[in-house]
Amino acid sequence: MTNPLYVAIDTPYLEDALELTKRIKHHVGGVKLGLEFFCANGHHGVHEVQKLGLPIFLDLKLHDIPNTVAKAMQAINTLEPAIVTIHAAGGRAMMEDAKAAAGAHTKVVAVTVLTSLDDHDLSRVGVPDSPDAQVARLAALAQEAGLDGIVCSGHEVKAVKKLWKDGFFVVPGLRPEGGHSGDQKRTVTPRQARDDGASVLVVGRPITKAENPDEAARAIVGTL
Ligand SMILES: O=C(O)c1cc(=O)[nH]c(=O)n1[C@@H]1O[C@H](COP(=O)(O)O)[C@@H](O)[C@H]1O
Repeated sequence: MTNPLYVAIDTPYLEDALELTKRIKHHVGGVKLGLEFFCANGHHGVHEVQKLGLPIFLDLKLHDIPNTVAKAMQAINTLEPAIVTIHAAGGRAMMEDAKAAAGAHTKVVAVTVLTSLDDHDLSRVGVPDSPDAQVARLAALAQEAGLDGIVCSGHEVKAVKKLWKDGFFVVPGLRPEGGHSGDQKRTVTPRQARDDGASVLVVGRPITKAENPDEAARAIVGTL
């Protein structure tokens, strides 16, 4: 079984990202590089981390008109990321064009409702539904658009997997038992997300801010 744990390396410093990746590389299935890292280090930074041999999840959360997102996708194809994120709220045409522009070996997944949002936050941006209903709606749209899967919280993954059996489900907002949730509002444990059907488990600060990141990663994998 491949290791589903991807560590979110959220730092603008290339040296720190390389150091951390070297420490945890034997305990994780891949690394997720996000906006903070990409804005600071661009293609060069991604190539440097890639040299350490782990699959790269490029979390850029693209969200714009279809043409712009498709062109951005083409511009990262040379990096051959294993996974790339776009926002489902960009709509069906944007998702279709993003998938069409992506490399054949890249999984394109749509972020549905950020794990940092709850019912109240959704209502403030004009979505009267619960996170469960909104995730189900956007998952159906992503499936129609031909994407590989979605990003959702561990609260929704079980229900969505029933409707999209071969979908690829990325679940962040994970906290080990008793872990500090910080800005995350819809959290579950890595084990719960795994049992409910997550394909990839994204964990950031519980590993990256741990005194001993390799031990923290190993401990999480031990619970799966
Ligand atoms: O797309 C994501 O990866 C993502 C979506 C989401 O809804 N929530 C979410 O936390 N993430 C990312 O997952 C990581 C979670 O980090 P930690 O909260 O430190 O474990 C961050 O890099 C976020 O950008």
